[in-house]
Amino acid sequence: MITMDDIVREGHPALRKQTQEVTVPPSEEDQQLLKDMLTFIQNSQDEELADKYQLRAGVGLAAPQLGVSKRLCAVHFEDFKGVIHSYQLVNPRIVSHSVEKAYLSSGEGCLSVDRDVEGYVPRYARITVKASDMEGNEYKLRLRNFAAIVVQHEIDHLDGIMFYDYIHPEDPFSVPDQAKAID
Ligand SMILES: O=CN(O)CCNC(=O)c1cccc(Cl)c1Cl
Ligand code: NI
Repeated sequence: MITMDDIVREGHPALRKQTQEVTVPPSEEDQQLLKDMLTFIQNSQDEELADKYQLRAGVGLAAPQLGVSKRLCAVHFEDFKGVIHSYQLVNPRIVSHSVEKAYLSSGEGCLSVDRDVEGYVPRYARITVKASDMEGNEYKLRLRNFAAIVVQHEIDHLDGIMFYDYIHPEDPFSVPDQAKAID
């Protein structure tokens, strides 16, 4: 099982590398990696398992965070309406997005960043993602609100981008006009 020991931290080159697409349908190895990544996220949200294995809670994980430069990421969380959002994304790409921006008023965090970096992270409010599933079928995902923010955080990892790259250096809590706060 994946634990915090498997997660690379700032300074590791994999976090700043552009990932390569994987062949579709994904190999057994890539499918297993995605399954393990989703399991880690779920475990990190389980109080008992998180405590037992000292896991830091997360709602997503990208392969570069395991030192693996492959275009794979997983997201899992339950929203305030009780809807479970669970995605295992193979070769995801944002194919369109809103002009409108959005940000989490609580900022963002990253398992590969062992420090609190405060400030607003302006992202697209709505995105359309093209990805393949485990069987190699291509599909489109239209996301908004928290799901859109998290998937952008993960896809950024696949392009070597960290969340704090977007925080305004002089005024971390400044936001582009018309950006809306989420949560
Ligand atoms: O890349 C994934 N991680 O680093 C997992 C830890 N971070 C989070 O769960 C997290 C927390 C707040 C906002 C966002 Cl957007 C995310 Cl993603
Ligand atoms: Ni992260």
